[in-house]
Amino acid sequence: MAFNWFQRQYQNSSDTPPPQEQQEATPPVTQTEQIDSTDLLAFAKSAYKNIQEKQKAAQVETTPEVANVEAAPEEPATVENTTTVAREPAPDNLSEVTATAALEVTYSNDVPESLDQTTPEPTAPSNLSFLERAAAERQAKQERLIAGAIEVEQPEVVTPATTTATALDEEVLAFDEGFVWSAEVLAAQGRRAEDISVEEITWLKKLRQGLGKTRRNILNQLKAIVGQGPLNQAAVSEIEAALLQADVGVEATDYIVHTLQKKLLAEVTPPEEAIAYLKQILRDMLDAPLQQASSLSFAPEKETLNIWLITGVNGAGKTTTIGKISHLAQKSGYKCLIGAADTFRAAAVEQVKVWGQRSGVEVIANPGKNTDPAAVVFDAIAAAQARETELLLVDTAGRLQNKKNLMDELSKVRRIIDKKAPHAKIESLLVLDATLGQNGLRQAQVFSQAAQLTGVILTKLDGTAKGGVALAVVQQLGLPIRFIGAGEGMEDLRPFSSYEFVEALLSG
Ligand SMILES: Nc1nc2c(ncn2[C@@H]2O[C@H](COP(=O)(O)OP(=O)(O)OP(=O)(O)O)[C@@H](O)[C@H]2O)c(=O)[nH]1
Repeated sequence: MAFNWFQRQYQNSSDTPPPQEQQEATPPVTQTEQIDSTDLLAFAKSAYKNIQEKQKAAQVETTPEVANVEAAPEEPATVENTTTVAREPAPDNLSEVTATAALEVTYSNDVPESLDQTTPEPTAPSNLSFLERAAAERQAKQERLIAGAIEVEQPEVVTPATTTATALDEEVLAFDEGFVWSAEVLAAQGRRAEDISVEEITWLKKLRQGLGKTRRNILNQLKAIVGQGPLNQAAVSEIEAALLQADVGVEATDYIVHTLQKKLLAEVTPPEEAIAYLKQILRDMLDAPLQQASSLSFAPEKETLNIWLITGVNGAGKTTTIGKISHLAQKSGYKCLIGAADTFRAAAVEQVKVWGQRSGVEVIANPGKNTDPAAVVFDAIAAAQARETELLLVDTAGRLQNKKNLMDELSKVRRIIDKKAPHAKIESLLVLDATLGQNGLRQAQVFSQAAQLTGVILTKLDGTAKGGVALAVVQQLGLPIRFIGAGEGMEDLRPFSSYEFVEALLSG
């Protein structure tokens, strides 16, 4: 019995996913849904017992999904387009597309192009206040970033991703504080104890642990300030400092503080209530880009071709993310395919093939060197259409000879998709490395112009103190976060939930 992450429910067979209309967004959270601590413990115990029973049952009949996670198929699943894909002639106007695809992206040439994270941070004069210093340093960082927004000089990594897929049946799930916290988060979303999966608990514990550094920084300071009476200027400055340190960004910080002030200036609010109010502000911010959407959840549409174009600078985690999403999709019963269109680096193609093998998803690649990525995408779409694929994940280059080439290439790939699959549901997702904090945002803006971004995937949230960047991403780009990654393993990426993220960020 697999747990379907897109629908947040168990399904008996990965081949028979429930119909689309059963998909539901996470129910809105209200204070009345919070359960008291005695009930909570009983709820957690009941969930724990159910999970143990399910694990025992799973040991008796091993599910094929688990087998997939643990053992790569002996036969490589990779499909080279030269042998199995019925090639259609490339569109006549391909060269015309190339010619018209040039984007008006301006770059400065007189600053270093490297985004080397080890470069010392610029420092502002010490006679400035903390906030002025933070703003000045941020400005300097942004300027550096604008210059080197895309090209990242890094040695080519030729080794395939080493991953540690979670072996669910080997896991010994402890009934600890993390379990109870995770159960509480799920209970508050209206979940029933018998429907809670070991995967959800494992993920929530991981997310909370991953955001630990950010949480400790923000929360300790906030707890000391809010609830101590109406906010005065000194308290406001301290809140601002805590948020800026977590890379929430100036714009988002201003918004949060302004909104918080409206309530806390006027009345004396107990600390718990003040934190709950802050959580609500953050959730609303994170969900703001989805205001017009019919559902907060994000899933491929069944029985339709969904094409997700995955972009981002090299090293952000694109390939790893494609592997993880393909695994999620496969487990959730979607017919999935990967197009290896990062043809600039041979190692990238090999790497994505390894992930395809691990998740049991076929990869369409071109065996030639430096082949046209648009041609790979063309072939991948043809294959997807022939096989009635539901989710085609397209890997793209994160580095080319120069930034303009990269943007041109992305535009061209996008045009091929629009032309060859006009009825497909297209998502253009940018993979952003959370450890870069604010630095990632300028990259996002540049990619946004070329790839018509519709969402962001935030990776490497584990262990960074810059988890607040999620708020900056949404506030400054107006794009929803669709997935978050908190580790290198196959199971370490999940659909984004603003409720769970904020709880992990602010629950002490
Ligand atoms: N800790 C952690 N590491 C991650 C996460 N996602 C990816 N990584 C690691 O980041 C490194 C780069 O990931 P890749 O998937 O190769 O990145 P890419 O964007 O495809 O880069 P190129 O292949 O160079 O274009 C790898 O070592 C991954 O294991 C994450 O959520 N947490």
